[in-house]
Amino acid sequence: MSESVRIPVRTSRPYDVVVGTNVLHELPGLLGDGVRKVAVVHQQALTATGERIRDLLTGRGFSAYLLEVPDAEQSKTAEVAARCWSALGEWGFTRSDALVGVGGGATTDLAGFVAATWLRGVAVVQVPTTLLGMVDAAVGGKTGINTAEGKNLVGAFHEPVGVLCDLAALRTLPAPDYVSGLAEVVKCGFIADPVILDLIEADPAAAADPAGDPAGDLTAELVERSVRIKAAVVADDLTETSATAGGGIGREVLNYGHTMGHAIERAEHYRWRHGAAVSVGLVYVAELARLAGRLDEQTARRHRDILELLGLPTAYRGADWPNLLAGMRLDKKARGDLVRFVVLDGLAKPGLLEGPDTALMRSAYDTISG
Ligand SMILES: NC(=O)c1ccc[n+]([C@@H]2O[C@H](COP(=O)([O-])OP(=O)(O)OC[C@H]3O[C@@H](n4cnc5c(N)ncnc54)[C@H](O)[C@@H]3O)[C@@H](O)[C@H]2O)c1
Ligand SMILES: O=C(O)C(=O)C[C@@H](O)[C@H](O)[C@H](O)COP(=O)(O)O
Ligand SMILES: [Zn+2]
Repeated sequence: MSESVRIPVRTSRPYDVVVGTNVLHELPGLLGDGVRKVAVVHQQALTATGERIRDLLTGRGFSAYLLEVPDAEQSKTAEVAARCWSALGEWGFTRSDALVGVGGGATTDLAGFVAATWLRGVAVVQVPTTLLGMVDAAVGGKTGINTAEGKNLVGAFHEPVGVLCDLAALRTLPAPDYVSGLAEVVKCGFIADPVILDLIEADPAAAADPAGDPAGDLTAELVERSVRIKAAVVADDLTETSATAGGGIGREVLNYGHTMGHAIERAEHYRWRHGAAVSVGLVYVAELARLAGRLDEQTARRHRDILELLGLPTAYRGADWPNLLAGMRLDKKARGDLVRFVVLDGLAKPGLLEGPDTALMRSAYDTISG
């Protein structure tokens, strides 16, 4: 990919998602005017990138600090957030200062949460370095941490002031982490942009491995298409209130596959990759919709087929049904005892399935665990 593209997110506080190769130099411009101090929150695997960013910012006159956090889900805890607050306090961060989140979705979720809560909200620019972070986590302002009871149960909506997706970062990303991100890309394909599915099916090897796509065109197109879907959805319903206010499915659509996905992550104590759990969750909810008479057999089957083509899991036998059901009841879409699912009534025709029979939910579970 030669030139960078800017995808606007048109919420009430609009910002851009910049997608390109070797674009880190665009970071100071995204931080905006008036920022003096910047904390670069990064995972250990991204130390070199964090240092490059610190040096870049220092060279432009900012006071930049490195704030290393644990890897992956281990960073999404109250203890790690508290350590970050202490560091910001020690460095004297005020409301005119900012954070930069550098890493996968776990780091950008944490950095966003710390930015949302420090002094009740300071600016954050997200620099996602995983496919999943670029196409999903860093965009849209959902921030949060996990608790023992469930996934992302504590958090805030806090939009970034900019998002910088440097596709060059994907070169060092381990293959399973890259493939994990494809689950969210496939999700976007089913809920809104079937061209994504066509592109993947036409060349699954190139889609699953950026090395099989030397010019990077397929990767760039998949990233751009997914970001555009997410940008449009969050611009319409940032705080995910549309569906309960009777105004259409809104942001809940982005939770397609996540009701079971999050229950699996919880049952696995967050040792499963998010995208892998969502992959099983997509197959589960497609089967649920088919059994409920909402989705045709061919489209349901397409979920399993495309995810398997990419090497993503489509079955899960790790936890028993009561454990998974308890996890699904904690989902944020639930209302009291009512478990609610995003389902499809056809390709790119999302809807809601509210309070299905436990027997039906169990039958869908049998199709992924049998
Ligand atoms: N806020 C949202 O809207 C949203 C959306 C989707 C997912 N999420 C969250 O995102 C998280 C998953 O994100 P993820 O899949 O990016 O996982 P992750 O953040 O755990 O990162 C995966 C691994 O990749 C490593 N890594 C990251 N970038 C690298 C690079 N360029 N080179 C080498 N290694 C690198 C990390 O150290 C980590 O071990 C979950 O917590 C999920 O809940 C949030
Ligand atoms: O941005 C959203 O909205 C999403 O639902 C995107 C999901 O891919 C993401 O995993 C999100 O963090 C899940 O949110 P949650 O509200 O179910 O915790
Ligand atoms: Zn997700």
